[in-house]
Amino acid sequence: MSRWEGSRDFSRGKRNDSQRDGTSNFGHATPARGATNTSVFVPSTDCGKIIGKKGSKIRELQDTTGARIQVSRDDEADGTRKVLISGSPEAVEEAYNLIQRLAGFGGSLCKAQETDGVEDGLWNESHVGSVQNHSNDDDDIWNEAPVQTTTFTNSSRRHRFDQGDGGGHNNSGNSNWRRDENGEDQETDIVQVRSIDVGRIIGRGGSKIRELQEESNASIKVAKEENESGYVDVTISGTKDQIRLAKRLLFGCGITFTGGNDEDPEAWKFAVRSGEEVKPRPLIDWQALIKQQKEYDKNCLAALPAIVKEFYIETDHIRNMHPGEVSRLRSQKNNIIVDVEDTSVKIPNPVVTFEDAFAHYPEILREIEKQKFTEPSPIQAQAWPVLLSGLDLIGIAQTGTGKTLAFLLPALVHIDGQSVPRTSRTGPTVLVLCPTRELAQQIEKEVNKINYKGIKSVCVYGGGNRRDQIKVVTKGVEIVVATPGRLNDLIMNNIIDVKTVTYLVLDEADRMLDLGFEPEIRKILLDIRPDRQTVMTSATWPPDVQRLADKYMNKPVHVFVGTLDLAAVHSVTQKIVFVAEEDKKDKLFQFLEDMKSDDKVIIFVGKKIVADDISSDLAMKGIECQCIHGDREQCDREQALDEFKRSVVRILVATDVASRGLDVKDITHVLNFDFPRNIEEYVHRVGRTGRAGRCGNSVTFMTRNDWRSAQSLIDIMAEANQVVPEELLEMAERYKHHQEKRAAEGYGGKDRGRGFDAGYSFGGGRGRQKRDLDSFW
Ligand SMILES: Nc1ncnc2c1ncn2[C@@H]1O[C@H](COP(=O)(O)OP(=O)(O)OP(=O)(O)O)[C@@H](O)[C@H]1O
Repeated sequence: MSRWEGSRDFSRGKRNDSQRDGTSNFGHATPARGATNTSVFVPSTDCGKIIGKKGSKIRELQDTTGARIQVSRDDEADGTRKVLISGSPEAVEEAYNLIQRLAGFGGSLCKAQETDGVEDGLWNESHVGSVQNHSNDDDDIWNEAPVQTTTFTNSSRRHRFDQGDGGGHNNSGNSNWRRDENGEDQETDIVQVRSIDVGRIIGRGGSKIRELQEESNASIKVAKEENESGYVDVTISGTKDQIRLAKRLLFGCGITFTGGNDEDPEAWKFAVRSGEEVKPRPLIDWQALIKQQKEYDKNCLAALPAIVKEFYIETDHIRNMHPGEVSRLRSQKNNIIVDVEDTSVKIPNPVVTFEDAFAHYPEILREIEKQKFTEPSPIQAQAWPVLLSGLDLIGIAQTGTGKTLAFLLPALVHIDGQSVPRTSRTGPTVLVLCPTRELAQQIEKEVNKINYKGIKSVCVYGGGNRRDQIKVVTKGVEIVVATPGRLNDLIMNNIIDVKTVTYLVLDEADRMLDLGFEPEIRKILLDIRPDRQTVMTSATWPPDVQRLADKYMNKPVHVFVGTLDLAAVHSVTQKIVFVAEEDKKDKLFQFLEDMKSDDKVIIFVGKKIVADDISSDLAMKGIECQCIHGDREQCDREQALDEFKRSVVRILVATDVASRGLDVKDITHVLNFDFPRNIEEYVHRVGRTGRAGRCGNSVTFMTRNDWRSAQSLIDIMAEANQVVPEELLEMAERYKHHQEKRAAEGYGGKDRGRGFDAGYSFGGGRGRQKRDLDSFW
């Protein structure tokens, strides 16, 4: 028996179960003519990736694509589950691609079938209507999120009614009747409704039609096709009274219809049921409302001062560079790859010197000089001309390669160059969103290092003193560096007005999504004017961030430095140590004993409790260390980091709250005591050393439970020209065989033992990881 996750039975008790089982449960497709159904099979253990927490993912997929997506509740014999995607061919294709891009599926999806039209479906089980902001927390209806408003096309095809009605009466006639088990005459009446009203009859997830059926006790079915006049047949079956009641109820919902068996159609319209007059509700013209909203947004935007974005004055020698020279320069600069989807966007040439970018901003040049940098880093060389030209930018470059200044210096120029005087602005001009408190603080420090025209900033993060932050904000700042949670809090309390933001940075966006902050980010982005300049930076570029970028950026220029694949910084020597779980601590102590006096190490662990445990073990041994994780008080975390930075202690034990962005220059070693939960985090952890052109070392403990990660680790090590240990190769090989064996035994899904998949996983992998979340609030 095949059941669909979240699908509901909207029919009344009279339905024929045997007909529904296994076949007609597919009936939830978008009922537009030319609609397509595609079934794909995914490992049942991976269904969570598609569904997401409480259906959040599937809702989002549906919202994004307009397709309807259903996941079967039942496993196929090979351990897979069927996922039915229905909708317009474009929507289905997009949904299919997105599902495929979801971590772990990497092309392994099996596309089973594509059929035109609606498969075995009942409209009264489909989702029509354009209900937005679906916020149902009911676990059971996660895949009943609405799809786009259904549009009907003219069709001369006969109407089909796919669901049998137990009694086997003929639906096609207007006056068929039979007798039910109580001896009452059963009739069938067919009325015609306007196709635009179909969604309102059915309701979200069939809720309305179910309600109508329950109240009237009649069976109500909506045809799939409209007739040539744009009307759709609605078949109502039951006793005379039930049918009349059903019609009254329909009318009460504001649905007007024609046809039917009533001798006097007006008779029922104003009939009173239980002494209560049933009045039609006013119709909501959604199209008009949407148009109105668009108009309103346009007017709002027109009322705002225009954003000045172009500040770049290209020097002659950069402008006149021969294309060959540009290519050579890009490949010299650690292989800069530039790309833009819209070919009308002209990508400026990379700069060679700081003067090339900032000759017209001498104060900035002076600040750079103070920091004693000799030349722009590769990401800076390409990002500065792009950003100073007012273009959106996606900057992906390895850890520790100067991404902060890449977005920051153009931001300073942007702030100063706006037409509205700084003193007259009611909110910040630049917003930098980042995932962790530590990263936010660090970016703010970078901002404060550069003294440019008195531009002020504030760091807004949970755990910090809210009142102090508010005080600074209300005094007026040009730059807000924030974590999403606290920022939302301040926006909602009207303390920060982000409507004035014209330059937005999403730093380490993948980590923010990873930690589930997409809703906050989306909410914040809604408040920021859409014609802003947007920058996204990270060292890794997983599909989820790509999706966010597609939605919220305007023709962004992609600047990748190094490789498009996930890659660790090349200045770090990566070493793998194979160890049994129970021997890890001994190995760690041995490592620490061998440390030289000027070595500095950050030890990454998977859990807060392990961080505490190791710290106290070290303290017992008289080894000084500091510890940072989400359960520690903010002041303790700040003190820990500060002591580590100042080398008061040379050992920092940390969870992944410290894996991103932390810039402590003299870290010589990263020790991965626990293998990270996803491979991006490995790259970021390793990148805490070997920064800004220095060399570093990483040591990673691997246990047999980490075998899933072996292949992705091999790829990263090979890319960075590291010696890949034989044992790691064997481990990867063993895992591959294990998977093949499982597949042959009929366990189609991936093994979900401990460890994580190399891909971007949402189910058993990082999506459900026990997150060290409090650092984000
Ligand atoms: N042009 C430059 N030359 C030398 N050092 C630089 C240059 N630009 C920035 N730096 C320094 O490099 C270090 C790392 O920079 P930053 O923190 O911006 O790296 P990142 O690319 O953001 O790394 P991560 O991905 O880990 O966050 C900082 O200490 C910064 O001061």
